[in-house]
Amino acid sequence: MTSEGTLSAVRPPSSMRPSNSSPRPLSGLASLIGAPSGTSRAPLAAVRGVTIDSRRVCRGDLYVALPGSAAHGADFSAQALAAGAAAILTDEAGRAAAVATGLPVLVVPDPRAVLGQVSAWVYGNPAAGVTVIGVTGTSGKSTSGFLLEAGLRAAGHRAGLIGGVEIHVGELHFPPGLTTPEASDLHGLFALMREQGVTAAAMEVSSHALALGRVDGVFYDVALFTNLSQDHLDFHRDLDDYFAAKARLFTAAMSRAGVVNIDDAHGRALLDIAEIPMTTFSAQGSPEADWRALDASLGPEGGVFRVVGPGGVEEAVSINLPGPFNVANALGAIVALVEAGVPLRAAVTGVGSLPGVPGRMERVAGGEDFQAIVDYSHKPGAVESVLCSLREITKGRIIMVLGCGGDRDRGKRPMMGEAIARLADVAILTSDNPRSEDPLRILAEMMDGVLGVPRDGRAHVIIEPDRAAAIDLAVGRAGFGDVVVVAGKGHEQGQYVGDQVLPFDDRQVVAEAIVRRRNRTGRRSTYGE
Ligand SMILES: CC(=O)N[C@H]1[C@@H](OP(=O)(O)OP(=O)(O)OC[C@H]2O[C@@H](n3ccc(=O)[nH]c3=O)[C@H](O)[C@@H]2O)O[C@H](CO)[C@@H](O)[C@@H]1O[C@H](C)C(=O)N[C@@H](C)C(=O)N[C@H](CCC(=O)O)C(=O)O
Repeated sequence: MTSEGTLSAVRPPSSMRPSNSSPRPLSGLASLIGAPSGTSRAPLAAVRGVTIDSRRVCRGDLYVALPGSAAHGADFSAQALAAGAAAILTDEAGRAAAVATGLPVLVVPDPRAVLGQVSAWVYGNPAAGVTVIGVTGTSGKSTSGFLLEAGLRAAGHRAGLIGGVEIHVGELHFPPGLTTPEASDLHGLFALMREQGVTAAAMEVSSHALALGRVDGVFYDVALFTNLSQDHLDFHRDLDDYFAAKARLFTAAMSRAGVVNIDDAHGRALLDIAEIPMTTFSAQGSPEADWRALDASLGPEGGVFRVVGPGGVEEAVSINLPGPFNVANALGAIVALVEAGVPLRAAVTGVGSLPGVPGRMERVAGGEDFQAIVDYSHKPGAVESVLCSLREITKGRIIMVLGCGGDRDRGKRPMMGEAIARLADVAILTSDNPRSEDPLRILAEMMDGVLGVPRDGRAHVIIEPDRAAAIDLAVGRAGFGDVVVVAGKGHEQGQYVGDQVLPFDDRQVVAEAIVRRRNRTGRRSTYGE
C-alpha cells in the first residue's frame, strides 16, 4: 500500500513465509540482543518464526509485542499463546501481560529497534543469499520494482518482487500489505525466497520503512532513488525530514552502491550526502549523467529511446509504458540492473518485456473512441506529471477524476487542486478514502488550490463527492479523442469511509460506467457530442 490504504492491506497472509524452518534456541537470541529474560523458562524455548501480530501467529513463533498508537501488542499475548506462540519479546510496559501467559519472555527497552536483527536471526539471515535491489522515492517505486524484476528474469535469475502492488516469490504471487513489510514479515519473505530458489529480488523501500527500521537486517546490493516531492508530511516533520529518511538507504550500513536520478533536485542533493559509490542517470539526456536517455519518442502505448552509458555503450530501448516519467523509470531500472551485474542487453530486453503495471496508467478497454485510464497518482508531483504526459499524447480533452485522502497530509490538498485545475480540461473533484474526515471539508481544501488558478486558465471544475457518480460523469462527458483519467487508487480495492473499508475498484467502476454510457447512447462513437 499504500500511502492511502488498501482493503487487503497491512496483514500479509501467514503463508508468505517458509513452510519449514529449523527451530532456533531462544538462549542464542537472548545473548544476541542482550536481553535479560523476563522468565526463568526462556533458555529452554526454541522458535521457528516471528511475527508482530497476534492474529498471524503460527505454532512455534516468537511473538514480538510492540507498543502502538492504538494498543500495546502485549495486550494480545493471550491470543498469541492460544495460536501457538513459543515465546514473547516485549518491552517493560508489556512485561506483566506477557509473563502472565506463562510463556518464556524476553524484555528489551525498544523491541522495534531489534526487530530486524531478531527476524534475520530467527530465519537464518535469508536476505544474504539473494541479490537485492531496493528502490526508494516518492513516485515510480512500484513501476521500477516491476521493471527491475523483469530485467532480473531476463538475466536468468529466479526473481522476486516486494512492493505495494503485488508480492512475487518466483511463480508464487501474494496480495500486498504495506509498501515495505514489517521486518518480521520481510525476513519471513526472504526465507520463503530461499526455500523457493529465488536468486535476486527487487523491492520498494518506503520512507516509513526506513524511519521505523522495517528493513533492518537487509543489505542492498544496489539502492535506486527515483525522485522526491511532497508526500507523507503527516508522518514526517517536513520535506527535509522525509528526504533524510530516504537518504538512509544510501549509507554504507545499508547498501553497497547507489543509482540516482539527477533530473530531480533531491537526487542531486543526495549525491552530496550519500556514503556509497553513486551512479547517475538522466532521462532528459543531461551530459553530466553517467547514463542518459536520448531521442525519446513517446506515444499512448509506450515509447522508444536510446540508452547511452559510460564509454559510449549504447542500446535501443522500447517500453510498453506511456509517459516521460516511465522513460525515467525504465532508465533507472536499467542502470540499477547493470550495477547489480545484469548485462546491459538483458536489462534492456527485460525492461522492454514488461506489458504494464496494475493500476499504473492502466487502460480500461471499452472499445470506445476515447481512452479511459486508471492511475495511482495521489500526490501533487504525480498528478502534475500524469497530466503533462497525457497532454503530449492527447488529441482531445483531458477529463480527470481526483480526490485527496482523509487523515493524511493535508498540505497536499490545495496543491493537488491547483495542479488539476491548471492542467486538466475538466476536473471532477471527488472522494478518495475520506476516513474519519468530512469529504466536503477535504473538497473545500482542494478548492483552495483550484481558486488560486486564474479563471481563464482554469479547468471546468465539477464537485461530486460520490466517487462512482464522479466516474460516471467523467465517462459520460468523454468525446472523440478525449482521455478520462481516474487518479488516486490505481490497483487498490477499497474506499475507506469512517472505520469501514467499502469494496471499490476504479477499474471495475470505469468499465461499468463505459457499459452504461454505451447503453445510454446506443452507439460506440461519440464524436461530435
Ligand atoms: C504509522 C504506522 O506506520 N503505523 C504502524 C503501526 O501501527 P500502530 O502503532 O497504530 O499499531 P496498533 O494498532 O496500535 O497495534 C500495536 C501492536 O499490536 C499488534 N496487534 C494489534 C491488534 C491485534 O489484534 N493484535 C496485535 O498483535 C499490532 O501488530 C502492533 O504491532 O504499527 C503497525 C504494526 O506494528 C503497522 O502495521 C502500522 O502501519 C500502518 C498500518 C500504516 O498504514 N502504515 C502506513 C502509513 C505505511 O507504513 N506506509 C508506508 C508508505 C507507503 C508509500 O510511500 O508507498 C508503507 O511502507 O506502506
